[in-house]
Amino acid sequence: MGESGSQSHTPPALNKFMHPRNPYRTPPSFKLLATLYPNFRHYCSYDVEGKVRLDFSQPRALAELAIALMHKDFGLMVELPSTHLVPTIPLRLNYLLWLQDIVGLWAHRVKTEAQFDLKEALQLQQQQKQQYDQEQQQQKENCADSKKEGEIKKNDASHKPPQYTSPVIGLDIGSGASCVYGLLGARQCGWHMLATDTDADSLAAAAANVASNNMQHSVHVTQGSSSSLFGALEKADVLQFLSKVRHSSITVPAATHADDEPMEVDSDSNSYVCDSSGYLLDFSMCNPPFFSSEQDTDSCSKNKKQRGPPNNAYTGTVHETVVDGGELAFIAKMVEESIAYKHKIRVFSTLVGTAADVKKVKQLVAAAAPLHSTVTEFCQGRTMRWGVAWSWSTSAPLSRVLSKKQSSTVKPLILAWPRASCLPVYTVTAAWEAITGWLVELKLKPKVFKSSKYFVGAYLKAYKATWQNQRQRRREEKRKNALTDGMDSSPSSNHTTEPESCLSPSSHSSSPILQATSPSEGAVVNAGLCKRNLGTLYEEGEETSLDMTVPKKPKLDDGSSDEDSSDDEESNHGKRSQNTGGDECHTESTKGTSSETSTKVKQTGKPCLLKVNIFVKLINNQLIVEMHQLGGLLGRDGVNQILTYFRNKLQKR
Ligand SMILES: C[S@@+](CC[C@H](N)C(=O)[O-])C[C@H]1O[C@@H](n2cnc3c(N)ncnc32)[C@H](O)[C@@H]1O
Repeated sequence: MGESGSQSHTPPALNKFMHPRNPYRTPPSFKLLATLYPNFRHYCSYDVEGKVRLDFSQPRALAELAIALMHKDFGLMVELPSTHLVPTIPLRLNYLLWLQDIVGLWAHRVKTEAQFDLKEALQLQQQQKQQYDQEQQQQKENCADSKKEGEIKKNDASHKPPQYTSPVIGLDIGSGASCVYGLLGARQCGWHMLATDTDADSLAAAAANVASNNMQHSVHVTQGSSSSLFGALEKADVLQFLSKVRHSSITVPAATHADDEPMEVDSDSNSYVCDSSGYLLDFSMCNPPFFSSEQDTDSCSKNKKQRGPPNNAYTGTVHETVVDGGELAFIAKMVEESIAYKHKIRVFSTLVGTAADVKKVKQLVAAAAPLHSTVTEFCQGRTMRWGVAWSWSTSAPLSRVLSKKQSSTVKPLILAWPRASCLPVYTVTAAWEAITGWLVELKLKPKVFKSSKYFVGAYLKAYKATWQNQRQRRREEKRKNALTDGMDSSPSSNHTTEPESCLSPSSHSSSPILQATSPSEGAVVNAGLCKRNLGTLYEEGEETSLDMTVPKKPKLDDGSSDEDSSDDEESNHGKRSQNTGGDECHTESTKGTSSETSTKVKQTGKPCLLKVNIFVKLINNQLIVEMHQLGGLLGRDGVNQILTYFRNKLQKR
């Protein structure tokens, strides 16, 4: 895919539509990268304001940026020949994270006890610089492989990918020299990846990148074929790789597929390559060559110029970027071939580079008549791409994965942290510590996924609305204490002097679960009745009335999509009910969905009430707490309630 976006210090317009788990929603610090990576620094300069700027017009600058990000954020060491296509890491992550949402529809994650706290994150940052210096030194010395393995293991420890109860295996058609999807898919998402390419140089570079990270056990690079995009699946080395991956959890394919038609099973050992439903692979992905001729590449550069700066250097060889008939012909071939592989690959997907092609791809997919299909948008910087997925499996209800446009257009709720709030110091770290303390009181455990001096990003899930009915909870607590102390609770003790959140919906609702299944309508509390001097709550760009309407028809599916998820912040954000699904290019099959849903809720008895990202930022010396609703039965009201709880806490400080 041609790259026209760029990272800069000011988040460009489309960044807010990036995948909610994409760490690059907050642009990387070029200053930090320049400190850590001398080769990157080489392409940096200071602007008049003293900010570090990267020279995007140089292909090598783009390569050094990708190398630095792959190393710093994922512990991956890659070589990127600047003659070849240089991947824009944030954009590539958007595609992978969307696929992760999709895989979450059927693959089950192993719950881990792994914790990632702020201190650890800060220590890690310091270690990274030392680590990088060592690596540079060792690279120079052309050190032995065994030593390199040791280093990568160190990195592995800091990048804990999610684990699945059975292996998730994907195919990347056209790995490119970077093998970016293979490496990130394995490192970040915990998948096993097959990566094909037809270009000899790209294949060699991709294999070298896998080997230098000692990841051959999870990423297999193999020669693709120009006559068949999925033909690699018949190759002996590929079957051997699949067999090895499944070795620890060998499942003899059933005579009949769990959800599809019968599949032929070989009698040799290579037949132990399928999952329990008979699929060889969970998904396929592809960033197709996109131009139909070399002239197109020129016109692309011209168009970019018309769009104005930053004008990125054009990277990529003709073989990588040009194909007869352009991306549409490539994708048409893929869709057609997918029909023959519908029992071997659960979900097929591709990136689409131009808006004009999206409609045509939808038509192509619809003509193939899959059971499910979906379209999503990937946004980064000034770049917009699309993802299209289709499947014949009943276990892949793709429209449940929320389109990013849908999930991201919801504005965050924001609390401006007052200066007179008795924080020991008015910093992001101090504010986050205070918030963590309040959340601990509420028995909620946020998962920090990004932290620096100027920013903390955390993910929070709640299955109980512990922030509601606070006064009542305290009274009960007091009463209990009084009883255990042998004292009778006096009537006056019922009138606690502690201030109460005037926005608490306690008086309007019973237990949160009951509220979810049997909501009382029209329970609205007007924030205007309890204006405070401390802390301002507002939506991004506008004032909001803090109405606390109880959701009228909570969608159980929202909650059920969580029940099988791990505690990890990355689990299943994207799943939604069919009503909230992404743009479909083929009508979603509705069979069995509601019963599936209710079973899931019944199994655990605890649908998720709230899923949010919390960002603490320092903007123009103002501390800001931003809450982005990602899901949960309480919807936006739940977010409102938590933020109000914070505000009430601030008043007491
Ligand atoms: C646009 S590049 C994508 C590279 C990389 N995945 C990325 O996102 O940066 C497309 C890649 O597809 C490869 N390719 C073209 N035809 C192919 C085929 N039939 N099978 C496998 N790969 C192919 C090209 O060599 C090229 O590396």
